[in-house]
Amino acid sequence: MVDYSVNSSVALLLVNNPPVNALSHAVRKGLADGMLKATKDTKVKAIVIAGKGRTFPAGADIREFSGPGKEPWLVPVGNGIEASGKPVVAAIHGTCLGGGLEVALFCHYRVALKSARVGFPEVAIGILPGAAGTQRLPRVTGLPVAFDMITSGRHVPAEQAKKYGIIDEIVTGDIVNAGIRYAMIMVGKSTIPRRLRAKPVPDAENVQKYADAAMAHVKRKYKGYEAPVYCVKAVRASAEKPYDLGVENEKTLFNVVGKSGQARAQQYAFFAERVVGKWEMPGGNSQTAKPIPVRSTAVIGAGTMGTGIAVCILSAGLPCYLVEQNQKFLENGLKTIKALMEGSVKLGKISPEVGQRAASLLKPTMSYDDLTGVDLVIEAVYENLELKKEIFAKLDKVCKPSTILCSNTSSIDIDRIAVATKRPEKCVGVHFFAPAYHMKLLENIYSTKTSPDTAATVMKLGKTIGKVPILVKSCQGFLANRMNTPYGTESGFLVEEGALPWEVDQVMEDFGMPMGPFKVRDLSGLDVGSKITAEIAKTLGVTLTDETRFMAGNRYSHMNTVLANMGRLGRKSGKGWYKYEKAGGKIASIDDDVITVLNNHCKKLGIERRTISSQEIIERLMYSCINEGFKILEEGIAKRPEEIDISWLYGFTFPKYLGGPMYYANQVGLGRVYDRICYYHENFPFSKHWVPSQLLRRLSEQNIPMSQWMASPGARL
Ligand SMILES: CCCCCC/C=C/CC(=O)SCCNC(=O)CCNC(=O)[C@H](O)C(C)(C)COP(=O)(O)OP(=O)(O)OC[C@H]1O[C@@H](n2cnc3c(N)ncnc32)[C@H](O)[C@@H]1OP(=O)(O)O
Repeated sequence: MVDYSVNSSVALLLVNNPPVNALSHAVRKGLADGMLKATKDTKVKAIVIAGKGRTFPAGADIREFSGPGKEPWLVPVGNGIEASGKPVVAAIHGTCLGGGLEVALFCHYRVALKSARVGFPEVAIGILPGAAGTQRLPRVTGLPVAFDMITSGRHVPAEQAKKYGIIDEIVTGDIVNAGIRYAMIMVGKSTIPRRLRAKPVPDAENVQKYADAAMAHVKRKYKGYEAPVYCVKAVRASAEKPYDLGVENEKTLFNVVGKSGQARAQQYAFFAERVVGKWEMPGGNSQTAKPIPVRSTAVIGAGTMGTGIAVCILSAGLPCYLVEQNQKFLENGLKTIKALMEGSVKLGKISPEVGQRAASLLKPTMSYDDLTGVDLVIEAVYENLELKKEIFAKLDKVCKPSTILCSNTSSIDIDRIAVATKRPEKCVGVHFFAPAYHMKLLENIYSTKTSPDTAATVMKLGKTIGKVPILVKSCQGFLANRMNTPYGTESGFLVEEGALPWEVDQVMEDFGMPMGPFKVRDLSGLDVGSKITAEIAKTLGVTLTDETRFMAGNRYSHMNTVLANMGRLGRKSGKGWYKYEKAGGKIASIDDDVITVLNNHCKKLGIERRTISSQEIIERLMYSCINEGFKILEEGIAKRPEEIDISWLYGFTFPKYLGGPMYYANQVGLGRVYDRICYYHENFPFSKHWVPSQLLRRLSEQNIPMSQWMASPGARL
C-alpha cells in the first residue's frame, strides 16, 4: 500500500492504493513503517511522500468509518512525520483532500503541480477534519481562510493554495522527481522551524469576531446541517487552546459528529452519487456501452430551459448552436445567455476566460440546415408532443446519421417522440431541472428503442457539463416528477382538511426542505399548476368547477385554481398562497384573506376542518412519495433506490443529511412506513398514491431492511 524506495539520499514513500490512494489502515501503517525505516537509514537525508497514479491521498477511506477502526491512527502517524529530523516533503498532484491534506500539513514542505487541488471536504460527508487539520490549517492560512475552507469544503487550486501559504512551491514535470529534487535542496536544514504545531495562529486575538461571523454564516447557509457548526467550533479552538488541547478537542468533536445520523446519511449520499454512475439498461451498462464523442451540440428553443441548457454546455467549453424560429426570440435568448454567463463569472462559478470563450462557442441560427454536422441536439421547446415530433422529424432529415437526438421533457414518453424519426435508437430524453444552469440533476430517460451507446453518451455529457446524471426508463412523469406528484397533491388536501399553508410550509422547512410546498407554488406561479390541471381534466373529459372534488375517481383539490382565478398567481402578482411586499416581491407574509377563501371553499364542499399534527403533515407528504418510489422500483423505472435518492437530493434539494427519501424510509423502518401507508389508504381510499406498493409490503413483511438492497456501501455505514 506504500511503496518504499531510496533514490540517492532521498527516501520515497509512494502511496499505492488505487483509485484515490485513500488512507486506509494499510496505508497509515505503510506510512508509519516507511517513516521508521527512513529515519533509521543513515543514508537517507530527506523523505518524500507522494501518491502513485492519479492523485495524492484524497482522504481517509470513508468505508472504514463504519467499523471500529484500527491503529495506527493518522495523528500519531503525522506526529512521527513532523518530529522527523530529516526534512519531509509532500509532493502533491491530483486531489490532496481531507486526511491527505492533513498528512501534507504534517510534512515540513509541500510542493504541488499547478493542476493539483487541496481541500478539506469532510463537511460534505457530515464530519470534520479529524487528524489535526482544524488546528494546523489556521496556523498556515490564518483564521478567516481556515474557517472558509473547512466549513465550505471547497477544493482550492494549487496556485491559490500557494497564496494562502499551504503550498511552498509550484513545480512542473513528474511530481515524484520534482519532490525529490526539492527534498535534496532541503537536506541538512533544521526541521524545527517548519513544525506547524509550534507556530502561533495569526491574529488569534480576533478569534471571537471571526468565529461569530463563521457561525452566523454556516447557520444561514447550511441550515439544519450539524457538521459545519462542529467545524467552526474545532477551528475556533485552534486560537483559544494550546496545540495539543486543540487536537484533543477536535477528536472529541469528531467522535460526536462522526457518529451522528447526519454523517451516515451524507456518506450514503456520497456513495449513492457514485453508484448511479454505474447504470444498467436492457442490452448494456456503463461498463460495456461506448459513448460517442460529443464535440459539437445544438439546442432547439431559446426559452427559459433552452437558454439555461445552452449556458451549461458553453460553460463546459463545448460549441453550441442555438436555434429559434424568428429573429426576435433568438435575440432575446442571446441576451438571456449573455446575462447568465456574466452572472456565473460574477459568482465565480466559471472563470472570466471561460465566460469570454462562450461568446465564440455560441452560434445563433434560424436554420436547421446548420445542424448537419453536430454530434448531439437537445430539443428544449415546451411540452407538446406534436411540436416535439415535428422537430425530431426535421432533425432526423438534416442531421448526420450518427447525431444523437435528445428531448428535454419532464413527462412525455420518449417512444412517442422517437417514432417521428428513422433513428429511434439514437433518441433519448434529457430532463433538466429549472433553473437548468443551476440545478445539478440530469434525469436521462431511455425508451424501448434507445441504444446503450446513446444512453452512455448522455450520461457522459451530463458529467461533462457538471451535472449529476441518472438513467431511468421512460414512463409517465419519469422518476422525478412521478414520485414528487403526491407531495404537491397531499399538501393541497392537507389545507383543505384543516392545516394552513404556512403551517405545512413550516413543518416541511423544519423537516429540512429549503422551501415549503406553498412557497414553491407561489414561486412557480399558481397559473402554471392550474393550467396543468385544466389540461389533465380536458384529457379526462372532466369539466372543472369550484365544487369538483374528484377526477376520474381520484380525489382532487381545486383550491389552487380558486386562488389563481382570483388573480392570485403567486410572487409575480404579489399575492398567491401568501401575500408579498409587491408584485415580484420575495418576502412572504401570512394573508388572512387566504384563510377566508379556504374557509369558504371548505364550507361549500362540506369539509369540516380539523387540527392536523406536524407528524401527519410529514407522513402524508413523505410517505405518499416513498410509496410511489417503491412502485417505481417495482416497475423497473429506476434500478436502485440510489437513483431515487439522488433525484431528490439534486432535483428537489432534499436535505443531504437525511440521505434521500428512500434512505429516510429505511431509517424510519420500512415496517412503520408500510403500516402508515396502509392506514392512510384506509382513510383516503380515493387517492391512488396510497395504494400500498407490493414491493414495500414484501420488504416490510419479511423484515428486510432496504440497506440490504442498496448498492451503495454508504447504506451500510
Ligand atoms: C478511521 C480513520 C480516522 C482518520 C481521521 C482523519 C480523518 C480524515 C477525514 C477524511 O479524510 S474524510 C475523506 C475526505 N475526502 C473526501 O471526502 C474525498 C472524497 N472523494 C472525492 O471527492 C472524489 O472521489 C475525488 C477524490 C475528488 C475523485 O473524484 P473522481 O470523480 O475522479 O472519482 P470518483 O468517482 O469520485 O471516485 C473514484 C472511486 O474512489 C472512491 N472514493 C473516492 N474517495 C474515497 C474515499 N475517501 N474513501 C473511499 N472511497 C473513495 C469512490 O467511491 C469511487 O469508487 P468506485 O467504486 O469506483 O465508485
